[in-house]
This record gives sequence, structure tokens and C-alpha cells, in this order.
Amino acid sequence: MNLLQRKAHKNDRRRDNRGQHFEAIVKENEKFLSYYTTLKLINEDDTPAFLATLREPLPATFRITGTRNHAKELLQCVRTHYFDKMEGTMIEDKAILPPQPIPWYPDELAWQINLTKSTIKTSKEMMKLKKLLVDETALGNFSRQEAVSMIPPLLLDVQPHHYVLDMCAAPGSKTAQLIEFLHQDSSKIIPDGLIIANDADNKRCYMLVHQSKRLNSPCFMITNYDASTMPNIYISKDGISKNIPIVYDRILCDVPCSGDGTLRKNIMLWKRWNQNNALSLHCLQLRILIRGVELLARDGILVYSTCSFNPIENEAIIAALLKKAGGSIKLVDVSDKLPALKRRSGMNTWKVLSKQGNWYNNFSDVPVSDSAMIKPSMFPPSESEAQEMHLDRCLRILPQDQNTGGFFVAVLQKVDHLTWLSKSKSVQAITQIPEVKSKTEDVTVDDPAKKQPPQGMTNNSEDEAKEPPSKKAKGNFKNSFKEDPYVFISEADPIWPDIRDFYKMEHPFPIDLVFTRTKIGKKRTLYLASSAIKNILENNDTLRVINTGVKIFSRSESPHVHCSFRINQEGIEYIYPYVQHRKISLTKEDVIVFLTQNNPLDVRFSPSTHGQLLKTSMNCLDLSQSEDATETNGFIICGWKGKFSVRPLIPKPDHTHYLLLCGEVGLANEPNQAILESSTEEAANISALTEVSSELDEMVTPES
Ligand SMILES: C[S@@+](CC[C@H](N)C(=O)[O-])C[C@H]1O[C@@H](n2cnc3c(N)ncnc32)[C@H](O)[C@@H]1O
Repeated sequence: MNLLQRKAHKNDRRRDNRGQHFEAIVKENEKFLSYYTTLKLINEDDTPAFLATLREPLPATFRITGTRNHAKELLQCVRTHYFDKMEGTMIEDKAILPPQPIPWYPDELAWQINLTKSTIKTSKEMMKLKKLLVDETALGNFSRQEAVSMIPPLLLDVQPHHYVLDMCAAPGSKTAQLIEFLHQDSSKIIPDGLIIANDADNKRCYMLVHQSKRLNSPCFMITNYDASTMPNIYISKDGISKNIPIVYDRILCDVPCSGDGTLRKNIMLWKRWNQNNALSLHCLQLRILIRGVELLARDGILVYSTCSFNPIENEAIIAALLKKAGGSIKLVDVSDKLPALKRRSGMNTWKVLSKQGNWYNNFSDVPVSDSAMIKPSMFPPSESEAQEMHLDRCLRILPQDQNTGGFFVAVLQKVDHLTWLSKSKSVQAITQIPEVKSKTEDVTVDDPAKKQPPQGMTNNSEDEAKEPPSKKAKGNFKNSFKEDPYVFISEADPIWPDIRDFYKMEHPFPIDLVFTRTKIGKKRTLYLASSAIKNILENNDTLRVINTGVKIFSRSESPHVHCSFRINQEGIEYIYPYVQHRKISLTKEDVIVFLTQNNPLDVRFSPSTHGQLLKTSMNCLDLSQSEDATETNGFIICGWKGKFSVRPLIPKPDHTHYLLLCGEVGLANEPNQAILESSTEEAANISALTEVSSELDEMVTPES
């Protein structure tokens, strides 16, 4: 082993998951190589490049996130103040390559960085870039996401009116993309569609809460179910007709998989890879996909994806579904989508390798001793069937083609009624509620949690006898589920008149879409949901909802102010169009003063802003950066006006972000002491701030 190799191995020393000792990870696995060469995933010519790329670390990639035009504005700032400045930077006599846009991602909103950690440390420009990446990622304005993982949401083509289900959503990088696409039309404050993000793992559901927090969508809900037995969710169009199961226009089925496409970042897989991982996941993957197409609307699109190279988890699942569906589901030709993306066609044939290391071409060759693990649905269809199915329309991304991880995607469309569902029940769903036909037409009315979940697919009746026993939804969901209730308020609620009058909320404000999480006692936080989400909450009593709604008001009591609720930054864009009082327009320079100066109410604002502030009484303010903050180039910041002080009501790290949008990179990188002192820690600390502000103001002369 030469010096470089030794160094590479040393860098690859990682603590084993079980926490025993450090071990060098040798990036070799004979079984892996022989498996995929036997399957002809890679031919002889491809093998060296395939292996060499898999042994390289994955380049860092990230997306600039955000709904509406926010992402584009941020991109513009980052380009001007960071990426463009790196052009021509030399390190050790070598020009370094600034971050590059991922060629197939629309609007240059996804980027790749081809720098090693050691290069980053060598230059001031690089360290600045690193800080930007870390800060904006922590704020959720950038999302670290593998390039290939960005493909499924793009191919799903989500529109603002779509009902979307993300069946296996955590940690949620794809969900974030789906939310962004739902909110792509800036002319509609709340889109008609919705996104339900589901995961079977309760703890991982809270990763979804974190991921979606910055996107602040009132059209978003997180549920906690085994996706293979995902229950029907009901909506009522008119308040009378209930029990109409939703069908979804778009479904993402990003199933749990063996993950060998992630070898470049999960290097422990070099040690652990074996063929059994795929075999043991196949049946669950198929059950999830089958439930997915049951929940899909007629003409709806479902994207199935894995980060595995393995046909047992990929083409075999698609072929088994297409066979069962008998023409009602088709594979969509997406060869004209994302033209700059290099992809390989799906495989038409493959073999199955048993745990004991025996290869089988057909299920009929499998001895009883291997039949517990090997299912008929793992085998390829006949040549003619494969052609009819167009399995070549599946996409496989290989690492060497564009320096990425490995990935598999299939885009499916439901073109007809599913033969295995009861027709009469579907018809009943259509006729009960014609207005929402597209959302309700083809779903089983039986609760799948009570029915037999679909099993591994069979080729003939003999095979059926060999199917694995039926499985119940995993985990004791019922007993472990404890969430506060969702209680919608109305115009008549005693807390509302104070808020309405204090902020002068205009009439069309949808107060009926506001809810709290407490039935009795003081209401502390008010949330906003879209009408579709409200409909679901009101018509599904036992639904395991982990989170939904956007925080719009929080209780913040003080003897000096008339209203007990302040506006929350998270929900400000939904409140702003309806609020008439306490809105102040700031120039860019005023925003900089506001975010960098301690208590700038004296003379540091522009005369116009200063005048507006003096006229405003105490409590919460909406400060917008342009004349019309709903326009593309504006942003809105919550502030607090005391008698003689004014402060931002946003978390401290957000200051640097807004300063960056104002082009203040120096300040953004090194916030001055004044910022640190005047900033509010977290939304939860606002009450304390109110008191401090009030006390400070008491000590000075009364308001003029
Ligand atoms: C490949 S990851 C999903 C990644 C995610 N789509 C993203 O882009 O961030 C698979 C997820 O499926 C979840 N999962 C495993 N079994 C499941 C099941 N039966 N039903 C629903 N989710 C499941 C896992 O908890 C895991 O979060």
C-alpha cells in the first residue's frame, strides 16, 4: 500500500455503529462485485470506472430551498457575494473550482461543491463559504441533499392544486421539494392542494417536523403509519357527506431499501453488503407500492424510488405490480424529462441469488429450503411481458456517469380502475361527492388496517400457496400515540375581537381556519391550516397526525399592551395581507440599522421610518423591506416596539440571513455585539423580552 492509499484508508477509519473499536474500512466487497457483474448491471468496460467512483467520497450537494421567489433571491445574493468572488482563487498554485449548478436541476437551484475539507481550510474565501453553508443549512434556507435524491420530486410534477402523499417521507428532503412545488404559484396565498408526509417511524416523523418548519405551509400534514397499510383518509365536501376517502393526484413511494447506491457516503456498507438485505425488503417494498397505487387517483402519477442498484428491489417490484394491475397501471416514458440527466434504462431480465449463494432463473427452480426467503415476485417477467411492460422506461443512475450516488426511479400512471378493488365501492365514492371526484374515485372503502395486506406477488395459483403469511401494521401505534387535539376557533371566540381590532384584521381573513392545541384552559398559540387540512382534521377523529398548521399568533401578555397575542414570524406571510395596523415599510438601509443596531429608535432610522415608528403604539409590528412586501423582492420581519425601543422578533441566526438578502455580507458573517445583545433568543423568550422592553421604557419619559 503506497502512502496515498494508506492516507485514504486512515481517513476512512470510522467507529463501527456498535461502538466497539476503530477499524479501517477497505472499500472492497467481492460478493458485491460478483453479484452485479453476474447481473450485468455493469459490463466489463464499465467496471473500473464504477468501482473507482464508488470508492471516492461523494461531492457535497445542496438545494436552495424556499417557497415562491425567496429561493431565487437568495441564489442571486449568494452568487454575487460568494460564488462569483471565488472565481480565479488559487490554492497552492491551482485554480479552485467554485460551486457548480447541477445541470439538470431547474433554475440553478441545486449546486455541487467539488472541494475537499482540507482545501476549504486553506483559504479565507473557502472558510466564508463554509460558514455560509453551515448557517443557511441550519436555518433551512439550504438543504443538504444528495443530487440523485432530488430526481423523484422533479418527475412527480406537483402542481398547486394536487393532493400529494409522500408514503415514506423521513427525514424529508424530498418532502421539502414537494412543499416548494405546491407553493410555486405566488398569486395564491394558500394553495388548494395538500401534502401528507407519512413515516412508520415515530421518532423520524419529528425529523419531518424540523425539515418542514422553515417552509411554513398550512397545506402540510405529517402522519405516522405503516405505509403498506396506510389508512383511508376521509374528506367531506359540504359538511354533510362524510366518509369519502381521498385519492391522491401524486404519490411519492421512496421505500426503505438496502441502500447500496449510497456506498460513497455510507462506507460501512462495503463491509456489510450482502444479497439478503434486498431479499428481506422486497415484500415490504411491494406491499407499500401496491397500497400506493390503491390510493392513487385515476390518471394520477406515482413515483417509486430507491437508492439501491438491485433489480430485486427495483424492476422486480415494478414488474410484479404491473402484472397484478393487468393494464390499469403503466410505466410512463420520461426520456424527454430532465434532458441533461444521464440515465441508464431499466433491466428486462435478472436472476435471483439465495442466501446460500445459489442463483435461480425461475421460481420453479427454487427448492423448499430457499422458499422462505425467495418469492415468485422476485423473478423477471417473460421476455414478451417485459417488453409489453416497457421496463426499459425505468431509470437507473450509475455513479460514474455524472459523479453521483446510485439511484432507481420508476414513474407510474394509473390509467384505469384497479381490478382487485371492489368496483361497486369505488362507484359509490364517485357518486356520493361528484365535486371532488378526482380525489375520491378509486380507493378501497375498507380500512386496509383491517383487511389482509397485499402479499408478495405470484405467477400462478400454485405460487399463491407459498405466499408469506399476512402481516399486521408494525408497532403498537394505538397505545403509543399521544398528541394534543386540534380545536378550531371562530369569530365568536373571546380571544378573537382583541386580536382583530389591535391589528385591524380585514374581513376576508379566514378565522375559521385557525386552531389551537387545547380544549380547555388558556389558548397559548394559534395555528393556521388550509381548508383541505381542516377538512381532514374534522373528519378523521383517530388519525395519527404528528404535526400540521403554521404558527400565526403566540400569547405574550404585558400590563402595558392591549392585545395578549403577538404575530409569529413563521406565519407572517399568511397574516400580512389582512393586517391593516402596525405595518411599517423599511428601506434596505433601515433593515440593516434594525438588525445591527442596539435599540435604534432614537435617530438612526430614516426620517420616514422614524416618524412611522413614533406614531405606533407598543407591541408587535410587521416590518416589510419594500413598499409592497408581497412583491417578489420584499420580505417581512416581525418586530417589537416598546415605548422607546424597537427590536427584531426573529431568532438570532435569522439576522444574518436577512442581512445577506440586503447585500450585507460582512455583517452577515460577523454579527456585531449589538445584534447579539438585542436579538431575541427564540420565539419562546418573547414574553421575557416584552417585560424587559417595558421596564426599559418605564425608565424613560412617557410616549409622546
Ligand atoms: C429511504 S428513506 C426515505 C427518505 C425520504 N423520502 C427523504 O427523501 O428524506 C425510507 C423511510 O421509510 C421509512 N419506513 C420504513 N418502513 C416503513 C413503512 N412500512 N411505512 C412507512 N415508512 C416506512 C423509514 O423510517 C425511512 O424514514
